[in-house]
Amino acid sequence: MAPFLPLLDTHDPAILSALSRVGPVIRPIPSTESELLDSFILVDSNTSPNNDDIISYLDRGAEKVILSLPHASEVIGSVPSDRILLLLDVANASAVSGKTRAGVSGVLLKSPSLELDLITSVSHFFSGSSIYVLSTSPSPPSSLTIRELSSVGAVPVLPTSQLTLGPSNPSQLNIADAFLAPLRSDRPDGLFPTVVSSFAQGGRSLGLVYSSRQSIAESIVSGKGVYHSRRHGLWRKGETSGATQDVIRINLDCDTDSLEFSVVQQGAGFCHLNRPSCFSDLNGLAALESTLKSRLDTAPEGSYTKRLFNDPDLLRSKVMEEADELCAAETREQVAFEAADLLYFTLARCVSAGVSLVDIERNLDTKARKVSRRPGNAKARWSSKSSSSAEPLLPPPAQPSPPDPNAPIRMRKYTASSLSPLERAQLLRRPVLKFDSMITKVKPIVDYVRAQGDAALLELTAKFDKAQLDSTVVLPPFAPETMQLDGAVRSAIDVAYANIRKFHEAQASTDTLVVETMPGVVCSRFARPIARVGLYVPGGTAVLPSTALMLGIPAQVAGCHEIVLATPPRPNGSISPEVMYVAHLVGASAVLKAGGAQAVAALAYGTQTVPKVDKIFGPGNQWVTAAKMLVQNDTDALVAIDMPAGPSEVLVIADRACNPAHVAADLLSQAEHGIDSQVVLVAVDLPQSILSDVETQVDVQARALDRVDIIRESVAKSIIVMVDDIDAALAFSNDYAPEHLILHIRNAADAVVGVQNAGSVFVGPFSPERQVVIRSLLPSCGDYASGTNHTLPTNGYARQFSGVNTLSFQKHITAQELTADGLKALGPIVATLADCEGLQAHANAVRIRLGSA
Ligand SMILES: NC(=O)c1ccc[n+]([C@@H]2O[C@H](COP(=O)([O-])OP(=O)(O)OC[C@H]3O[C@@H](n4cnc5c(N)ncnc54)[C@H](O)[C@@H]3O)[C@@H](O)[C@H]2O)c1
Ligand SMILES: N[C@H](CO)Cc1c[nH]c[nH+]1
Repeated sequence: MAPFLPLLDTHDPAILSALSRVGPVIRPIPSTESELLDSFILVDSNTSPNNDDIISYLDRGAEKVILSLPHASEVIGSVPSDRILLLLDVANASAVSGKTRAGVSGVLLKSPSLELDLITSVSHFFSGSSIYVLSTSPSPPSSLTIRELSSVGAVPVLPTSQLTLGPSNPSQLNIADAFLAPLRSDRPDGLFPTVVSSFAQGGRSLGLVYSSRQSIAESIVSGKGVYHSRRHGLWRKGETSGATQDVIRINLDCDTDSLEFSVVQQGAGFCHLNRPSCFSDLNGLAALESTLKSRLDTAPEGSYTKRLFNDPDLLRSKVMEEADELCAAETREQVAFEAADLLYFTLARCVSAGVSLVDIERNLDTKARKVSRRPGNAKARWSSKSSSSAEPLLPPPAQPSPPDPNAPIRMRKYTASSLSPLERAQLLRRPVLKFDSMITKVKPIVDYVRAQGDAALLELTAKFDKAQLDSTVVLPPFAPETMQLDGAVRSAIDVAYANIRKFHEAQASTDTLVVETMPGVVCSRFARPIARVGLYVPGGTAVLPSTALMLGIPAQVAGCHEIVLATPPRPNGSISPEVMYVAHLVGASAVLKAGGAQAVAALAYGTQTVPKVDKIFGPGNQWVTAAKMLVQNDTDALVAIDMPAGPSEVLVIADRACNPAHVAADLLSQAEHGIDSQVVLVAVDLPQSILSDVETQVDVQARALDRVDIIRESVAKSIIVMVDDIDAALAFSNDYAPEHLILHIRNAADAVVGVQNAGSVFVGPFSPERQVVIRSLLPSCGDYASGTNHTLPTNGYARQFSGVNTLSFQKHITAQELTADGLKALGPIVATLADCEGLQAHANAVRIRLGSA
């Protein structure tokens, strides 16, 4: 509580400004609609506002209204008691009824004398309430009287006409003297411990200092932070460094022996080490606001933040999108994640409009003081009741809500013959976000990395992978402690390496192709490695050293000069030792600790430390895949990609010969990759009993897996399609063009001839009847160690792309050599064709050599 309460009866701006630093003020009825925070409104019997006016003062932020008895009787019951003080002549105090006393939080007593006994006895009548006393004498009370009043819990009300910034005199009391009157130091040196807090940053502590009566008095008058140094005496903060402070409020603690200075710090910061606070660096909203404010002034053209500030439509869309995603979030983590995104864009909106956190907090405080309540219903355009008839205002949530954990883990079932062409086409589409929408999401990230380089990579890695890094690139030789592995894992990697290398060496184009197309005309073709390649090894939900092998080995076999392996770091900033070991085996020239779209952008454009590459390889989630597709279309990046290898998928064709447990296991092996994976079972004339067994196995096996939460979501997006025969099954599969195709059917090898589109085919399950293995190639073997590559086209791109292979890392150059006789024979033909196309220079280049130009 402030030591005294000023009553505005004069309007000297210097006095008003000093008073604003020490507490609220009592104002007469306001004539304008201004905000009334830090005010008590005095409604005496000479004025006659109606009840609505009184409520409106409180709605506008006034702390309390001070009402004469008739006014108070009118509003008691409809206004909270803690917002009303009763205005009384001390002589009438004992006439106040118990009901009225219970309906107010205290009294302001007008009294001809501030005699302690009188005030004490009246305060007993109002026990438990706040007591303010206003002397009707023309002279102010002395400091001693203020201290005595304070000792009995009463606060003097001092008309501003009785206050001065100059020395106290019989008719005016110095404001600092009034403020200091009840203060008591419990220290031998008479100083007051003082917490300095930041007004602009939600009251966070900046440091601890000491104040003397002299320093406090100077601060109140000057409005600057002035303290007492125990070594040097009076300390005007920032006098030499320039890091001055504007004092917003000086608060006394509850037992009047220490203080809080709420300040706005100028310059480098409060701490002598040029940090904002002596205790810790900024974080949370305060840090975000400070970053956004500095970006508003300094963000480079092309950066994402600059775009946000310059493009109100983009900012508006982001605020609405994030609000929508927050509403769709379900788990605590999702809600926190989406709320953080929404706050980011909301603050960007505020900063661009010149609105600060302080403005927002003031507004919140004012709203918290409102006593009249609105019903709080949503406007019609936002309310779900009306949304069915209204135009959809927001895009649908990015992902459907996670399925109920207690519901069976089950795929949706369709009968192919009863599907309309449109329904069939819809089933062939993957449950990934639309390309346009993904591109809109990744483009800001890609642009940001392109413009800001390493700084953006570090920021985005902290944001998306929760890893605080100092640098993003690790160069060879890799420290042995970063590659420490369990012996069995190392041996398994070594065997996989050998098999994959063997198969990929066999694919390499090493010989020069030479063909003499006509006498004296020799054409040739030879391969060269792509010089600089970037390998993306996913790491969001699983560490994938197998993918590092699948990408690194063909790059090594092809002889690429520079191999940059990118993968998201773990939250502690490290890369898994398995991936580091593979990076070492394949001779990586750098490991980039970054994932997602930001890693792809760094590989495409290069940064201060990340080498730019010529081709980017590797699978990844939708962010990675969309970023790859985006950069390959940018001629500035001059970068190619292997293919769109997105969320893993499998299509299993199963007939009565299948083993339901094997079918389920194979489906789940790809469903566990990520929530956007999809698995498909094409059931060929499968009896209900076998189908039910497969469904039961999917549910039972899934629940036993660690990644059941991921599987629950991916299986919910997965389908069973029932067909009559193997031809219909292959037709559906060829249209779907799966990444993995598994044939759990009788005579599986014979069906392979009908496969037109697939990344990789796995032929031949165990036949339950004959228990004969026709050819058993589990997809898991292909995923890890048989030798084939597991980086395969997804999302239907198996129609036109092959999986990654050694040739993906090579390019072919053709050459031709003509003898004189060869030119004599071929030249006239070329000249004729060039003439026919009207390209005279082409013809001349031949004729000049034939001597007939
Ligand atoms: N087709 C293939 O050959 C093949 C092979 C292996 C893995 N995969 C697939 O690779 C994918 C791996 O996905 P993952 O997520 O585990 O790892 P990932 O490395 O592909 O993605 C993780 C990164 O995604 C980014 N990200 C995630 N959420 C984001 C958001 N909301 N905003 C911006 N960026 C965000 C982050 O930067 C994070 O580092 C799976 O879908 C899996 O099926 C495919
Ligand atoms: N199934 C993935 C290809 O879509 C590859 C992989 C990595 N680890 C296990 N499997």
